[in-house]
Amino acid sequence: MKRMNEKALREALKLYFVMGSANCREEPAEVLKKAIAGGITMFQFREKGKGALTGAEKFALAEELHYICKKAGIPFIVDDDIPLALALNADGVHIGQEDEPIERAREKIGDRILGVSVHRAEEAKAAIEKGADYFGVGPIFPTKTKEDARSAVGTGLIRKLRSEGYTIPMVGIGGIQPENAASVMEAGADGVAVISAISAAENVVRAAKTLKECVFY
Ligand SMILES: Nc1nc(C(F)(F)F)ncc1COP(=O)(O)OP(=O)(O)O
Ligand SMILES: [Mg+2]
Repeated sequence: MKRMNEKALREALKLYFVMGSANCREEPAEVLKKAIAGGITMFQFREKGKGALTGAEKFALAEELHYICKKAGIPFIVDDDIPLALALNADGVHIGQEDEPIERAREKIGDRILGVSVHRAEEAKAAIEKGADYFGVGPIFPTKTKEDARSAVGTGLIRKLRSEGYTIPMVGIGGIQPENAASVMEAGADGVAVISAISAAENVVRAAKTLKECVFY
């Protein structure tokens, strides 16, 4: 698999939907189809938190959501679980600072997309040297979705990384809603990553569409 070129990755990161079964009010497959209809540009399967599926059930859901993304031509990323990503031949993985070391992850996934969480500027240089393709920077705003989230960093960290000359594709994550999404883009992000703003919405299609308007301006 060829590494996705940077321009295509920046485009794909515009509206990055992150979801697991615990984040949904209805069947995850239905939520994903609606989010795609609303214009998401990339998807991350993040099966975590209370009641998260494991084993064969987790694999079956991942397979179902991967198929939906493939049919729609949307990149499918797996959070944390590299063996699952390889078993599905996913388009990439996302890892945090406490997950598998970045260089190990890069060795295992070859040219697939490798996203890395960045909470502090000090983490940025090493992440790039070890093979990151994009940064998930956050949490930008306070979030209830990620139970062990660190304190919110605001849009200042994205601005700081850009001012220090980092040009790597970056997406902000954490508490992003239509009201604050534009500020994340103005700080220099290539896109926004959201969980509950889409997955927990009354009208998933409309929620995705509204956020999409905030990131294309
Ligand atoms: N899953 C994520 N996705 C992104 C994205 F790039 F999509 F913005 N950024 C950050 C995270 C957080 O990743 P991590 O630190 O491993 O915590 P968790 O495994 O609980 O998600
Ligand atoms: Mg993780």
